[in-house]
Amino acid sequence: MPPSQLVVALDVPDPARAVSLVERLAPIGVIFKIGYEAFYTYGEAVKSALREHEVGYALDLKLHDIPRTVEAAVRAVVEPGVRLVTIHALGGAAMMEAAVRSAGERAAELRIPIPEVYAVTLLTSLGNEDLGELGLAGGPGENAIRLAALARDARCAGVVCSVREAADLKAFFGTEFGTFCPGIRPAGSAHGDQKRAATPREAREAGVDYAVVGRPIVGDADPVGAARAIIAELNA
Ligand SMILES: O=C(O)c1cc(=O)[nH]c(=O)n1[C@@H]1O[C@H](COP(=O)(O)O)[C@@H](O)[C@H]1O
Repeated sequence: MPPSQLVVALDVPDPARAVSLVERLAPIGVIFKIGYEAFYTYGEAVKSALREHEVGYALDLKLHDIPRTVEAAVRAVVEPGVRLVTIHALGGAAMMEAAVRSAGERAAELRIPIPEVYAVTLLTSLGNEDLGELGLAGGPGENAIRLAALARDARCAGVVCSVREAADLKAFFGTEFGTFCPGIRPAGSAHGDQKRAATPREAREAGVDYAVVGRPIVGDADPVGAARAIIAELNA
């Protein structure tokens, strides 16, 4: 089983800080994630730094709308360097199919590798206690499997889920079906708003493909040291 790829979430308010994180962390083999904060505040600046360092990135816009709108949005955001795009599984089968089709068509037009489309199952900030009030029966595991089945049938490359569901998803859908897992916290670090957190070691044991980490790295005074320690645990 190959080690998980560390994905650093560039969730910082300042473009200079984001660019500096790219410069310092790209050489140690991480890839990056551009989320709402970076994309809407200084998307072009950080994308250009990522292109300069020839490092791929996940574009985490969690698209969720009617199929035609999501199809057009995927078309608009696919460009060289985008390795993975996130959508919400709760947008439904037709929306996910439209996203996957659009990513393939746009990549072919641009003659670039097709970005993987990953569907968010249940946000890692949701705990058991939140599911009932959302009208969802069962626990996170059952819901993740149900949504992942829809995503797999829509030909998504994998799903965004917590480490806690990843091993079961791999057992159910096969190792080729990808897992992109945020909510990763080295032992002793603050969980903040992440209710389904897990350690890098647990991520490795579950065989996750992408281990997504933001604050424990970008909020550390020594982001390179923090990232290296997480990579060591993912590779152990
Ligand atoms: O799609 C995501 O990336 C995502 C899904 C999810 O269920 N939970 C989750 O935390 N994320 C993102 O993963 C990152 C986690 O950051 P930290 O909690 O700071 O490590 C943030 O950018 C979140 O937006």
